[in-house]
Amino acid sequence: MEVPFFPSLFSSVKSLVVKQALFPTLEEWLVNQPKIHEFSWKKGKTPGSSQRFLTLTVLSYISFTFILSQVSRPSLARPVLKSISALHNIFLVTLSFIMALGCLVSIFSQVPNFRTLVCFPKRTSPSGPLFFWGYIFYLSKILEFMDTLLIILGNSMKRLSFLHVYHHSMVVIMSYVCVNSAQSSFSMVLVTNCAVHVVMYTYYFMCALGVRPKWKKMVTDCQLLQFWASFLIMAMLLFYHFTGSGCSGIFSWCFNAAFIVSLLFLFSDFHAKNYSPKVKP
Ligand SMILES: CC(C)(COP(=O)(O)OP(=O)(O)OC[C@H]1O[C@@H](n2cnc3c(N)ncnc32)[C@H](O)[C@@H]1OP(=O)(O)O)[C@@H](O)C(=O)NCCC(=O)NCCSC(=O)CC(=O)O
Repeated sequence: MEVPFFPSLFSSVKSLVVKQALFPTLEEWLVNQPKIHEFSWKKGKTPGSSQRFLTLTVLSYISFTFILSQVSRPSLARPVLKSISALHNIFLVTLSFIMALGCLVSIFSQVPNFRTLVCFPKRTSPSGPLFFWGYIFYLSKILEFMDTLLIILGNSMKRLSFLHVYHHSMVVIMSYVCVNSAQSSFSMVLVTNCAVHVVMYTYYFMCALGVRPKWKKMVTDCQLLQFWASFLIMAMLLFYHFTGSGCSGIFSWCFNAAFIVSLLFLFSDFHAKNYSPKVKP
């Protein structure tokens, strides 16, 4: 059985994209490089892939955040802090763009049809270009801890919210689980999240340069939209899982779904508090 509309849309877009003059060059750089093409996630061997590393990383993040928020901190001169912020943000804009592009090109190059995009066959092993970009995505979530340090060093303790710390700690665990369990449809989530992060880190970059973009609400709207899109993906995944021979990483998807529900709740609350007509922007 097939879901309506999306499989034919995927085939049409794929045949259009692969015909573009730039596609072979992008494929050469972002898919066929030996390090990318021959990537294989080996739990405990690939750097950062052990459970001990994950546990220590997340616990260190939470402990340092708690300790640094309690003690008196050295105050960085505002121009220094803003310069570090600007560099960090522009780096993440670029990295998010490359990850989104790399994963998209890998999808069009390697994934034969829409069903496989949504539902990896059972016993898929986390290797090849899609999982290479998944691995880089996981490592980038550790780099995003720097956001918290910037908030602390900027003494904007009001912005060190539960949402912020919860999101940053959980998202590392979720992306680890995605790669480790060869979770179906993670590549779609990766592309949407990286696209949203290009917008979000551009927003923060402009803030660091002293320009307050008028489109802050649009950033939050994009974030909410990606969570709703995840439910659509999840519905299709469940459809394929129960009408076919099962999808890889279905149990980790349940874990992921609970995380997305919690984010949807927290971001809706953030939206209501920041943009309701009674609140001054
Ligand atoms: C519009 C948002 C992206 C950000 O809302 P905020 O309320 O944090 O935004 P703000 O206007 O107060 O932020 C501007 C201030 O942030 C400083 N700033 C600059 N770079 C930063 C960085 N990389 N991380 C955190 N803060 C940073 C600026 O210099 C400026 O400081 P100054 O004020 O001193 O000039 C929103 O939608 C949102 O996500 N809110 C939740 C809070 C959060 O932590 N979000 C990020 C991770 S969640 C995420 O990433 C979800 C996802 O996966 O999509």
